Amino acid sequence: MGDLRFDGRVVVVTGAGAGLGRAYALLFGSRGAKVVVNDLGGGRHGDGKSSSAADAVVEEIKRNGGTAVADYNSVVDGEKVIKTALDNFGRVDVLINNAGILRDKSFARISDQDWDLVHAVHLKGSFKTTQAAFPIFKKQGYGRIIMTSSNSGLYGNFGQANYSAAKMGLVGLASTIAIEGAKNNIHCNVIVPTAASRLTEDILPPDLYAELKPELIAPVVAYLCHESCTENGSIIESAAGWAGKCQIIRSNGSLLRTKITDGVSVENVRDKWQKVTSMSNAEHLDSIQEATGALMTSLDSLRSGEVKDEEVDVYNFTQKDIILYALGVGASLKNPNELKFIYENDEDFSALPTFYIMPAMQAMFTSSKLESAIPGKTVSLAQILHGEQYIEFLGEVPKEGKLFSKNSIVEVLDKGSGAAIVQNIETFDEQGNLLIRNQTVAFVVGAGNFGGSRTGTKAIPCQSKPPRVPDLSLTDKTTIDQAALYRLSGDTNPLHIDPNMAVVAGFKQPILHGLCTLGFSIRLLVRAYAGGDPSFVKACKARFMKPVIPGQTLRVDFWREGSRIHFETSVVETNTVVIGGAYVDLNSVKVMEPINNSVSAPALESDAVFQFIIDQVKADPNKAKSIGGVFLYKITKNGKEAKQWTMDLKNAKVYEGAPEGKPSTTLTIADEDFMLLAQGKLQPQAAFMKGKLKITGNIMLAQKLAPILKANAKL
Ligand SMILES: CCCCCCC[C@@H](O)CC(=O)SCCNC(=O)CCNC(=O)[C@H](O)C(C)(C)COP(=O)(O)OP(=O)(O)OC[C@H]1O[C@@H](n2cnc3c(N)ncnc32)[C@H](O)[C@@H]1OP(=O)(O)O
Repeated sequence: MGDLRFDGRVVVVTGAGAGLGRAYALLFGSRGAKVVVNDLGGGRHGDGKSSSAADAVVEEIKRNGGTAVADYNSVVDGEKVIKTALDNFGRVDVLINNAGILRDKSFARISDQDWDLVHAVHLKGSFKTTQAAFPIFKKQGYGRIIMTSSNSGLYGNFGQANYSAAKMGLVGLASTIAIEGAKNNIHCNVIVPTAASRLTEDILPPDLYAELKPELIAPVVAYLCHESCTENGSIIESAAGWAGKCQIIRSNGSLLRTKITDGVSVENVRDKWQKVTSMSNAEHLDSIQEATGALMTSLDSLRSGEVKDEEVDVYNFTQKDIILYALGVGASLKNPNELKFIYENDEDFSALPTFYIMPAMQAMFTSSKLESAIPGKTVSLAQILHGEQYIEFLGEVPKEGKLFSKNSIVEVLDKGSGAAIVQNIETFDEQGNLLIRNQTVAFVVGAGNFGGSRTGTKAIPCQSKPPRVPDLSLTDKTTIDQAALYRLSGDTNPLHIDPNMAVVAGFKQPILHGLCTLGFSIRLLVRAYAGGDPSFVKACKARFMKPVIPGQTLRVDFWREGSRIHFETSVVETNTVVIGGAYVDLNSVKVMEPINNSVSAPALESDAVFQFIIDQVKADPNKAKSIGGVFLYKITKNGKEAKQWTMDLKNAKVYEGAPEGKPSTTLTIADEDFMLLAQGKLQPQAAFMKGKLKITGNIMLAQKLAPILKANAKL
């Protein structure tokens, strides 16, 4: 791509005698433009007048081989400034409104004169020059205009009320000119510079001042004014060799009434205030039409009576959110089959099922319903512990985009030591299909004894674990930074990171999010019982029994009952159950399928023995691989061989029939024992311990395999 030139273009730069204006004029002059160097030659307070500043810049441009003329008019006489361009060069293509003065005073001390002068130069001056140039631009079907605003205008600045107001006025002026000029190829953009100039030399710290060279901003302005640049109506901030775009954003807001016939009371506003001001789903709107369009949509839903007391919370997410969540619940490259949760280009890239609790959490956090849920009490976040969670999938969930959630409190129970608030959250896609049902029980410590009922009907019940030793146990360690990482997925409750807040809530130190512990547990469950495929999960329920401290080791015990997997999570260091009454319902159980799907799946659905062994292989393929070997698994009936499978530990494969070649090891079990195993009346590990599950052949392999079986048997 070639250099960006301005040959044949006439550029007017106001206030070009020094600072930014001079840098613009010199740059345009060096790029082939004919430049009108406007400068009244006044001081920075708008006092005095001299022609030397503009003349010096014109001389400099000419010395460098460029073309320029000086103009000494005040920008308030904008038509005279533009006339200079027409008289000398016969046209005008680019107008840079840069001239400005300061009359800084604290608001209480601003005089009418301070106000009027600043407005006259910045706002009226930019209006007058643009007013003169605009018809010419229109006629020639080309024009580029720059308005100069300031961070003082965008954010306010002590002592600059007059200047801030004028500078923000220029943003409005530019926005409308951009709309009106667009069809004639007239672009109008705003530059928000922070530069070392006459205006700022004794205002900015010296080390910053030294880096704020106008020459570092001039190329940004020049690019905005080039014919190849399509930017229009934008606010571009630039300083110190950096540039960025600024936009005004609007919160998702909240309807303040539920029926079109209702009025709005001050209390309605108070009750919705958190939602009104929540910026979590804030968006930039491109036009006034878009802004009024959004209002019309709100009105339509009021008219059609679609708005119940439920507010709709929009959860906007990308693949990055899915990955951040997975890392927050311990997904790791340590487990090669978890790459799909943390790498967006993996062909099976997926979200862990518990990720889809996040929209519900956001809906609850942005709603103010919980605060006033207990009669006569105000609930504060510091009192809330996550009590229980349920999630159920009703449709295929997206991997990025928007999800819409409605939450409602369905029951408030008086548990004595606290109050249990049951909330249902329904999550929909953009087409309005119900995809996810969540239910959260928030346990509000110390908020009991309010005279409410202890038992209710709305909470989805927990389920007791089967009365036998677990079928499988998997462990994983949380890190000391687990909560610090997990909270980035949206639950920024300080209880999990701020030691002082933890003390206020009655804990010695910050505790882990209940949902983080749940995420760990379900991740392990998906690995062991769903072949790593999260879409197998239909529903999940769990109760948080005791807190977990980041850094503790979690052990998850599993019991399979058909397609329901009961589980219980404990902290290994303290041997304390932290999640109980929990289960996952799977669409089907994938545990019986070969790990490597290059081998066809045997129909082993009821084969408990196989499940046990495959669980071992699947739970830790690396360990299985390190044991190595190919072994045969035989079922005997009346002392004769009845069925056989091959387990290829080296390649982590399981398939029906005998292996090719000689197996290194053979496991044998009698049919009657196998039946007991299949019915769950004899535990696989117990069978091994009692010698009913025999290992012959390669004793070395058997010896290596035995500790895995035994280790599990001990738990
Ligand atoms: C806005 C969003 C909403 C949700 C936001 C969540 C925000 C997050 O940032 C917060 C968190 O993640 S907190 C961390 C995770 N949670 C925990 O650590 C809580 C662990 N549980 C406990 O400490 C106790 O069970 C405890 C303290 C909860 C209860 O213990 P006790 O007071 O000793 O109660 P107990 O005597 O055992 O039982 C009394 C009655 O309460 C019921 N109950 C007990 N634990 C419950 C629980 N976890 N959930 C729901 N109900 C529970 C009991 O069943 C009993 O009732 P009943 O007699 O009728 O059976």
